[in-house]
Formats: sequence, C-alpha cells, structure tokens
Amino acid sequence: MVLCRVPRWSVRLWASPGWWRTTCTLRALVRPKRGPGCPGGASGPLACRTFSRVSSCPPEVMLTQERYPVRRLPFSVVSEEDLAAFECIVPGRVVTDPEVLEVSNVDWLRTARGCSKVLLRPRTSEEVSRILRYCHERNLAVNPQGGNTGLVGGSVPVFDEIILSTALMNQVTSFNSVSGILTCQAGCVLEGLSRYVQERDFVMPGPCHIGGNVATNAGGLRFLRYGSLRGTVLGLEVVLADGTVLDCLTSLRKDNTGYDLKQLFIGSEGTLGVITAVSILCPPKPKAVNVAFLGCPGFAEVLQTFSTCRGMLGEILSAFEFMDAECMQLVQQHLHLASPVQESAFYLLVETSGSSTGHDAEKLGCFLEQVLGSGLVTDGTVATDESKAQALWALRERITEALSRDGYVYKYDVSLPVERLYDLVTDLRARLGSQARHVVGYGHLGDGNLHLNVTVDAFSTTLLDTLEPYVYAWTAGQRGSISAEHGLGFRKRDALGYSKPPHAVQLMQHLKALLDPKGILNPYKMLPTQA
Ligand SMILES: O=C(O)CC[C@@H](O)C(=O)O
Ligand SMILES: [Zn+2]
Repeated sequence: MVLCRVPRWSVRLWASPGWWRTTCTLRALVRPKRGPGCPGGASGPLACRTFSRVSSCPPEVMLTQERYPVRRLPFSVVSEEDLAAFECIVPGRVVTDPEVLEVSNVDWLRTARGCSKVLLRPRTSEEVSRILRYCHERNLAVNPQGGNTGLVGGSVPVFDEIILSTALMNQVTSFNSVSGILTCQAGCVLEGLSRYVQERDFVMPGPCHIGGNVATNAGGLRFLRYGSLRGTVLGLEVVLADGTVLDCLTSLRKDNTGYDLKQLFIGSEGTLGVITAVSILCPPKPKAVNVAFLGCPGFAEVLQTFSTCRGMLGEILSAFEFMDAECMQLVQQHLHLASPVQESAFYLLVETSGSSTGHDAEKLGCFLEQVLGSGLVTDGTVATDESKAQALWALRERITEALSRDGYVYKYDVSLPVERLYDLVTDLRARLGSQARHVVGYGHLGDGNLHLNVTVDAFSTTLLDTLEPYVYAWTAGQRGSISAEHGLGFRKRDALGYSKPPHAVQLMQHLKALLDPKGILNPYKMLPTQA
C-alpha cells in the first residue's frame, strides 16, 4: 500500500475533448482498465515511425554518390543473365520497374539515394541462400532491406547494389504462451506482430520491422523498461555472404555453449549476414498504463525530476522522454498539435506500466505531488484514456516528422552522461547562430540518449563541416557514443573511431573479411572507408 496524501496541486486531466483543469484526486488518477491493442502505452513498440512521407510530390533526392565523396568498389554489374538466374530463384519476384525501385532506392528521410536496377523479394531462407550464393560467385553487391526506416542511410544502396527485400518473409513460425517466446521470419512488421502477441496477453519488446530492428539493434521508446534487443533476442537464423544458412534459432533463455554468435549479427547492419528469422522473448502485457506529460522550467529540474521518478516509480516506470521548447514549437507549427501544458523550457513524458491499476495510479499521484509541490515541474497533464495517452505520445513521437517538414535535417543520436546531455545542444546553438533554422534536443533521457537535430533550408557541405567532426569530438570528449541507437549506416561510418579504439575497429574489419571476404554485403556501410 502506498501511503500518500491526496494531491492538492492542480493538473489537467485529459478525459474529454478539450482540456479540463481540475483538482487531481487519487481517484481521478486511477485510469480505467485498458483494452487490448493499447497503442498509446500498453504496447512496447511506439518508436515505430508510422507516419507517411513528407510530401505528396517531393523534390528529387540527390544521389548519395554525388552528395558525398565515395567511390564505387569493383563489383560486377547486373547483367541480363543475372536477371534470368534470379528469375529462376524467385519467379515473378524480380523487380526492375524503375518506379517501384525508386521507393526502395531512397531512404525514409529522403536524404540518401542509390541507383539500384533490381530488387529481389524472396519468401524463404532457402531463396535468400540461393540468391547470396549466386551473388557471391558473381561478385555482385547486395543491400539487404527491411522496412527502410533507418536514419543513417544504411538501408538503401549507395550505387547499384541489388536490393534484397525481406518484406515477403512475414510469417510467424511459433508462439509459446507460457514463456512468451515468439519465433518469426525477419520481414514481419511490428504492428502485425504486436497485434498477434497482444491478443495472447504479451507485448513486443522492440520497435518496427523485426529483422531490420535486430540488424540495427534499434532502441526505441521503452528501452528503459525492456532493455536492448541484445537481451530479448534469443536466437537468429542468418544467411551468410556465401549462402551458408547459420541456424542459431534457439528459444532458450540460458545457453552458455561457446561464443554467442547471434550477438555478432545483432547491430551489424546487414554487413555480416542477412537475418532471415528471429526468436524473441516478449514481456507480458501490462494491465495498467499511465501517461503523464509535464512542463519543466530548466534542464537541472529535468534531471531532478528523473531522479525523483526513478526513486518513486521504480519498477513501474516504462518510459522517461524529454523534448525542448523548440521541439514543441515545431510540432505545433508543422503538425498542428496542441501543447497540453503551459509553455515551458522542457517537456517530459513519463509512462508507467504495471499490473495493478489502483496501485500504479497512487504511485504516480505521489510522484506528481512531489515534483509539482517542489517546483521541479510547473504544469502537468495525465491522460485518462487510451486515445488521449496516444495523443500525448504523438507530441514526442512525431518530432522527427515535424523536423523533416522544417527543411534539411542534420541528425545526431548520441549517448552522453545524463548530466551533460543538453550541454551539447546549447553549445551547438551558440556555435551555429543564424546558420541553422533550429537546433533541437530531445530523446530518451532515461537511457542517456540525446537526439540532436539541426534544421536548415538546404543541405550544405560547409555546414556539414562545421558540425562534423565537432559533434563527434565533443561526444568522445565525454566518453559518449556517437550512435546510441540509430547505427552508423553510410553517413556515420567514418566516425566509428570516435567511439571505438583502433584495435576494436581493426577487429571489426577482420570479422567482416572473415564472414564476407568479397565485401558484397551492404558495402559502404558501418565500417570506415579503407584507404
Ligand atoms: O529523428 C530522430 O533524430 C530520432 C528518431 C527516433 O529515434 C526517436 O526517438 O524519435
Ligand atoms: Zn530514438
């Protein structure tokens, strides 16, 4: 039993259309039991970018090879004979239509573009194996592609690599409702998987397209609660560059036999093998989910609110996200979303997920009373139904979309000691002055992960040179990571040395050479350019 006074502070309860300002009682904080499919909170996977492309008639995206200094490696060029061979392996699923290819050649952000002439759509691991065996023999480069929602140019070709799409590999193989272990093909889309496991009282622990997420070790909004895919992925099936099928698709929680090979492929961004199937541990679906959206006067208060939150909400805390005032301004301006709280320097989204509605609401109430009473938080809102919780989440989740509508976006995704997290934003704002439209900071504060984004009218190499390697050196100076969760892809591969020592980079290069001696798998990605 939580001992706590009825809060005297005033919060807005988002219980009906429009905002209600009311005195919050513990009863008011007890939210009705959520039904299945709670997209606002009960489900794990809110990091999935569900919004559509920015414009219906977007301008042509500059070819990556023209924007950046990169040279094509001596791979073979796809011939008519190759197309015929592919047609034998995946009949009717060899795509050469330029219009269809255009979508797969351009990344989600519309800032990277390859010029692949062929897209293959296998359905089985056997087909992937035959394709890779063929490409290996012919020295043809391959770009594995999942949902193509990456943010570092890793999921699209740089030149004319063959696009190997896992989209049709979308079958669930098995689900164990006692252990919560799901085994499925790599192309399963999270939305469908989420629905599938939620009907069975579980949630997915990670975001979006499952194979792509494992390949990039994507983080997501509930990393704080469910941890890294490195912990929840139990087994993998991977097709190696020469077509060998590596079956490590076990469903065991404990297995200390030899090197944990699957870890090599998690986060390898398709450079060591193509992930074709995944076995993953799903946590049970929480019975009670609460979402609070709060305004904070400064970053020092944000940090203190986080400490208080960890202390008071501990085991039920499932997300602690922050965004600055410029982020709020951008979601208001470009997406016409309304702020539910008074204008503040920072905003926080706190989510709890637990098993007891009343108990969790009481705990959240005590926490809110504490932070509002002490002035750490100046205004707050608690969502009392699922759609309102979703609307609160949208303010945070749709920042990326709002930024894309603001102009060209330079994106950084860094891990830093939490107390220094915002200093980089302040520093960069001063450094760039009027060269930038906006310099914003937001992200997964609970994980020490800052998303630093700079918007400008159009891409400029001069500005890129002002930003890089400055941001990387700054981050390295704090012993941070230059890529917390988005990976290195094409854009950040040459910055690897800011986060890993030379011997580690060398060992990575040896591993790449061992597993993919011809370098055909996702070339120009993840590892630094070699002289
Ligand atoms: O666009 C970004 O910089 C971050 C995207 C994503 O990781 C998020 O947390 O919203
Ligand atoms: Zn993120």
